[in-house]
Amino acid sequence: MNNKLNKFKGGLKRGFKNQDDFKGKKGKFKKKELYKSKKKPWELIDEELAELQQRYPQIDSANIKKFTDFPLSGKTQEGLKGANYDTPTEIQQEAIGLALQGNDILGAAKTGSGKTLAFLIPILEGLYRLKWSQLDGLGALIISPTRELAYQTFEVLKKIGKFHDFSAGLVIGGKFLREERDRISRTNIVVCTPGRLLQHMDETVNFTADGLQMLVLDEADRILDLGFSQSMNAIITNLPSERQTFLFSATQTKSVKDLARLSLKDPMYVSVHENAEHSTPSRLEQNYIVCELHEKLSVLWSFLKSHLKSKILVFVSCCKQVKMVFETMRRLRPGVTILELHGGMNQLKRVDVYNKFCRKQNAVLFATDIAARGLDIPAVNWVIQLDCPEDANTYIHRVGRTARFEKEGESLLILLPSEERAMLQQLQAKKIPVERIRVNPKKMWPIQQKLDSLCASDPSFKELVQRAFVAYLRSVFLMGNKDVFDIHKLDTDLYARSLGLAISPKIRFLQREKRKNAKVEKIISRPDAQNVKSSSDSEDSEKGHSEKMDSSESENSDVSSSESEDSEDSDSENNCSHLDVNSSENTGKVVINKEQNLKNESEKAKIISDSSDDENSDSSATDSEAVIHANRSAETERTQKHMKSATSGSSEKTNKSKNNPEKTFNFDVTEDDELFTVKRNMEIDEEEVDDIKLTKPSADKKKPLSKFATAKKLQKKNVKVNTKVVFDDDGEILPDAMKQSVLVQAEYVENEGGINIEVAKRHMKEEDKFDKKLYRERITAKHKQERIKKKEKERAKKKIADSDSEVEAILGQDEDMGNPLDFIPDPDKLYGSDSEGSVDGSDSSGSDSSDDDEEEEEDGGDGGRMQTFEPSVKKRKKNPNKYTTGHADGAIMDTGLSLYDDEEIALKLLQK
Ligand SMILES: Nc1ncnc2c1ncn2[C@@H]1O[C@H](COP(=O)(O)OP(=O)(O)OP(=O)(O)O)[C@@H](O)[C@H]1O
Repeated sequence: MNNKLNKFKGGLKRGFKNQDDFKGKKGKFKKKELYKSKKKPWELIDEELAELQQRYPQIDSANIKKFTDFPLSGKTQEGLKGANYDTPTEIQQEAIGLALQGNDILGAAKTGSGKTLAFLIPILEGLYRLKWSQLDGLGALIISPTRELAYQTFEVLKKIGKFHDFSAGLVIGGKFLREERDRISRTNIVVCTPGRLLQHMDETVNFTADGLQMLVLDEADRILDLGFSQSMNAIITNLPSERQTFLFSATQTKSVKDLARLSLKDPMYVSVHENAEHSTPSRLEQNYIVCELHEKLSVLWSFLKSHLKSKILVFVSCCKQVKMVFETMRRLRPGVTILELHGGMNQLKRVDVYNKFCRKQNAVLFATDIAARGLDIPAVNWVIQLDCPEDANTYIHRVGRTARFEKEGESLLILLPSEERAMLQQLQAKKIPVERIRVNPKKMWPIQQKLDSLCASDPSFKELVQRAFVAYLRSVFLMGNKDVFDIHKLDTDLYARSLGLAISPKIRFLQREKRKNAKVEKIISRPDAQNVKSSSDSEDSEKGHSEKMDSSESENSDVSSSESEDSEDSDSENNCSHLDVNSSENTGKVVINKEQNLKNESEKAKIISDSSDDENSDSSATDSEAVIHANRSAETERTQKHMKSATSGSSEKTNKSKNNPEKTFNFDVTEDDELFTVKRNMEIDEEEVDDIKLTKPSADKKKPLSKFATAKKLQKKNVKVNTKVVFDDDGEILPDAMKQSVLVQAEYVENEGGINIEVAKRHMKEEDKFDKKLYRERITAKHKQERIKKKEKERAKKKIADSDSEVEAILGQDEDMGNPLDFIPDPDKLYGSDSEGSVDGSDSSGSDSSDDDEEEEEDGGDGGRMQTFEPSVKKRKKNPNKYTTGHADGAIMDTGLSLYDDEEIALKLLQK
């Protein structure tokens, strides 16, 4: 059968249009029919095209039951068949025919209703009709908001277009740019994300879109919104205006401005579900619960634990939040595969995660809105929206990841009490049926303690949580719809606690915003008559500002969230990183609710301190902030001038200003004067003091001198810098070689017209001589010093030796009577070490008690006079030479007798 099919395919390639043409009565293929055609291939193609085109005007969507009812080429038919696409969906029925007829299309249909084929089929057919080849370059462009969606579309294109001869390419960020460069100019159908396409348009030399025939914007409303506006405007300018354009989305744009940007020509608006009861798939069961912010994680955990056999997709607001929730759940080990997907991941990992989640039967994927649009992940049972979606459209796309193409699915939206009312209104307006369900408290799994211990035991985890905490709050803060997203209604402290953080991280953007609001309030409250009008004006303008702020915040939020979706540029991730830098500081505590209740007076008092900071406010301030700042800069400047004039004068003046702050600062002073003063003293004084420091002797207000200016000044005053005076031990100044060098250099400087080699040589020689002399002197002085030291040491040694013998003598004699044997030479001098043995063997005893004891032990000596002269063994050991003496000739005399005997002999000799 396969062989036959292959032959049949061959037949198709030769231009035959219908499989049945080649079958006999029994349904078998007729080989003869199949191979008998003698026509050239291009002739067959021409014939086929002519016939197809002939049928285009007669396309009636009502008559289309199967794909084969469309006038489609054999190759496309075969591709569709191979991919098991038999019956077109509603949007396909409607849109394909109109597209084949050459219309621009604005296609809208529910999620999972098959919009992808609705534009891919016309693309294949359009290029086939034009006999597009590789040499013709780019013929069709499909732009997707995310890499994953582009990848998925490319996969479908490969499936249904595999019998065509076109070249197709996936051009998305994070892939090999050089490889793409080599191929993109030869690619007929490019599926891409806006950023990467623009990069090629800018950088790839031979890539041109001049021949483009068809442009598709998948998720068109997203592609055309602010997040991509810059890239898209640039891309559109590079495209030929003569082309066919298709815009598809479940939440289609009808903005005339958008359509004008794309220069659509009489576009056909195809919205197949416009009159449907609901804008979400009918088989989707949608629920919501209301829970406090600090309960969210445990609700999620409890849900996962009770749905371990499901495939669940969990949406959160930003990538830091994904990382945190993923890491938390991973560490808690719910017993199911857990995955994460966000723009901060590299492309390979993203594709890997996407494929893994597609393959898995039971798994949980935590993702940002990069997974919200277009992704066709099979068999997702649940979509959980842990963080409230930006708007109803985002909700539709998120829940659309389940209940796709006639399948069933469920969704759960987790709302905070502050979000409930406004969000439900939005959903209702969009015909989205959601039903409230309640969490059974008995089924809740508390995780607080685990989180506490995780944060306490792992600093990196704690940091992750801190970052996520701030990132989440920032995402709420940046959301445009303040009815839904009111950060001031959140108990951030409790939320921090619930995440396991002992202290709430600092929320800088909130503090900045508060300062700004306070500043605006301060300006409005200025009472002076001249400013009555301007005050009211400024009030108006403030309203304008706040409106502007709201709108631009909303823009920002769009950008932020959209960029967070944009996997391609992953700027959102950068956004997150920005705020993380801020967020990493976790000291301080912000209790929003309390702050909200601050009295006006105290806020006013704070204004003074904050107004100075405003100028230096974060460089990452948004445009809206800049606008506000610019608009009220005149007022601010004036206020600051007042402040400076109040502080720049004498202290008396400062006191005055304190006494009459109304006059000085143009503030309404209420009964709460004390608080006002204290606050100012506490918070503005720093700046005031700075001002005073700078301005007190206002005439002396000087600029800090630059290094160059300082050097010049010193030179003028003839101060020699970098001179070193070296003193010797006696306090004498030592000549310094450096001095000589400096002098020499000075001569060089004086010698105009460059360096004179001869003079230089001479100076070098002189310097060399000087160095040598200096060296010799130092060495001589050093040697002298050493000699002196040595002598001193010897002298000291001698002294000790003398004193030693003295001590021995004294200790050995009777204190009352002098030593009767003084004439006897010192035995130390008489006996050397050699005499030791004899001494040991004699009846000697120590001279001092201790020594006596020792010797008694050793020898059991008999005491007696002789003891006195006998140095202890120790002493002998210490001074072995003391017991040796010599004759004039230097020979050592040793009688071999004891000292006593020697004495006897000596006396006898003397008597003689
Ligand atoms: N004619 C068809 N026959 C059978 N299955 C189809 C047909 N058309 C589309 N599908 C399947 O329906 C699913 C959804 O299709 P697709 O992704 O094109 O929907 P979509 O409308 O683009 O959704 P989204 O709005 O979420 O982007 C896919 O799995 C696709 O294979």
